[in-house]
Amino acid sequence: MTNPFREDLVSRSRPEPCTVVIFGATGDLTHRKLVPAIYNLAIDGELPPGVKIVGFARREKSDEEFRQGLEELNRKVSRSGHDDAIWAKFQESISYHQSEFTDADGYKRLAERLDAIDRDRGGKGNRLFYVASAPEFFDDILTQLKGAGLNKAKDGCWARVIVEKPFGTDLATAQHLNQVVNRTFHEKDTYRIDHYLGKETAQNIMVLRFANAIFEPLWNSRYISHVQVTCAENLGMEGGRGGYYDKSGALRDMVQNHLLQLLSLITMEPPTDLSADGVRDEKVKVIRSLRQWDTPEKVAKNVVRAQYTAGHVDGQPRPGYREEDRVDPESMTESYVAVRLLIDTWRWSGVPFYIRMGKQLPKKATEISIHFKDAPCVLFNALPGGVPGSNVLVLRIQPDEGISLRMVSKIPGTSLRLEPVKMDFHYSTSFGKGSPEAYERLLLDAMAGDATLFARRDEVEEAWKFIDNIEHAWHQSTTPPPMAEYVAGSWGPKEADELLQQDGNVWRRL
Ligand SMILES: NC(=O)C1=CN([C@@H]2O[C@H](COP(=O)(O)OP(=O)(O)OC[C@H]3O[C@@H](n4cnc5c(N)ncnc54)[C@H](OP(=O)(O)O)[C@@H]3O)[C@@H](O)[C@H]2O)C=CC1
Ligand SMILES: O=C1O[C@H](COP(=O)(O)O)[C@@H](O)[C@H](O)[C@H]1O
Repeated sequence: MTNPFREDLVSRSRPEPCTVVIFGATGDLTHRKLVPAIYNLAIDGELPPGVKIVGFARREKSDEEFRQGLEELNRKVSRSGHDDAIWAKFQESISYHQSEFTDADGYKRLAERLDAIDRDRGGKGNRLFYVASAPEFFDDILTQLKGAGLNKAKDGCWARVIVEKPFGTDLATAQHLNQVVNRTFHEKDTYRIDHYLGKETAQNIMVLRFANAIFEPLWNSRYISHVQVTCAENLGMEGGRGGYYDKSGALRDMVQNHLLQLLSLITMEPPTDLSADGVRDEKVKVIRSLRQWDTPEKVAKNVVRAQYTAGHVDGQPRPGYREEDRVDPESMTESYVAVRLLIDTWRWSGVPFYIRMGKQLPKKATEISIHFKDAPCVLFNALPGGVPGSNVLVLRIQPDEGISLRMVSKIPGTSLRLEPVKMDFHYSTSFGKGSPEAYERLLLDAMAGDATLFARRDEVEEAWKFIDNIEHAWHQSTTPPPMAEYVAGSWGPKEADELLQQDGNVWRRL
């Protein structure tokens, strides 16, 4: 007998033809990520036939000028290179729509333009609206879409919206935005993007945990000593990012979304099925179970914030954070954060989780390491040096995506000496090809109506509750925990090392 649920999964995962309307289409995200992602899907034969792209932005541009700008960037960043012949065909699907985000007439004209595109398709058309603007415009864009009747699907087709990050700047703004989104689009048609969920290794976390019998029995406080999530970046405020970043900081920019999402995949209970809500129901439970750091004392004990001072990264001199373009010279925004978290569930009781994220660190790398407890080493304790370390399972999210397991082995020879060794799996060598960009997978999922890799309303709000407590202690308490410093090009402040020392742990060297 066929399983109706499986059939649903199979049919749901088929992306459908649509028109993608990008709000903020002359911006960096569209040029560096979104259009190259769609181009690469086309090259790989993954894009459904008849997909059209309409770029919506303020400045005057002809279709031709818009396409030229996109082509220029695609040449530089496309994962599989740029092919003139393929681009020539691909660009025919791209057009430009000039309008202010707040201009109702611009949306009326957009509706007419989309109807015309649909007429060429035989009268019907799905629409995927991608809100890739600065967050202060999210509200206007969604409201104007509704005003023009574009939020409603017609004739058995669908109208979906992808909303970029940051999804709010705190719980109150996220709740407001959720209200606006849900006033205009149905929750099932809303896709809150978190591009980390589209990364290959992030998707593999569930497979690793639930498709391999050997890991799940060990995946709990009985066997795991602690878990580290590191996201290191070797860039600072290049590309004029200082203005945005100085209002955000590492905690809100990366931890609230990407890193808590990774943590929830690592720690959630097995979902009962692979449906979007099945998975998201389990992820949100973890975020809801985070112990709250809700006083300045708890924040001081469990969170470290820091700013970089001038130094060198990759041999190049870098300014201090407060000297960066568009950053307040007296800024109290953190470019580095390390958080110690506890998850109050049966499975994770007493296991510390550490998340660290920093700009201007020595290299770009994101990884999750699961540190297992020591084996009872009565047999080898008497050896010089004892047993060198415990088992560590490392999930490399980027670069060089893969998984490694650190084990202890006997050094070949006549005497008994032990040394750690590594079993290492690399995606590129095992599967013979690189991973698609996160945006490729996520755009395809939205075209297929699969929201599993997008954040749900309650997940976003629960994450903000945890973050708001820390932000409150930093910026509104009378006894704010201090701002530490680290030299650009170093691995962060000494206070972050002390955070782990309180549990007898050390950061893994990347
Ligand atoms: N860039 C990235 O790598 C990432 C970006 N994001 C998010 O994506 C979003 C967009 O970022 P990014 O592309 O870098 O931003 P940019 O500043 O590069 O682009 C902003 C876009 O918005 C348009 N715009 C601004 N004001 C108006 C207006 N009043 N009416 C119509 N159009 C307007 C601009 O059009 P015009 O040029 O015509 O003025 C431009 O197309 C942000 O929310 C950001 O946080 C998320 C992850 C990564
Ligand atoms: O969302 C963001 O992500 C980038 C890092 O993304 P990655 O895919 O290159 O790891 C980060 O630099 C940026 O500050 C943040 O807004």
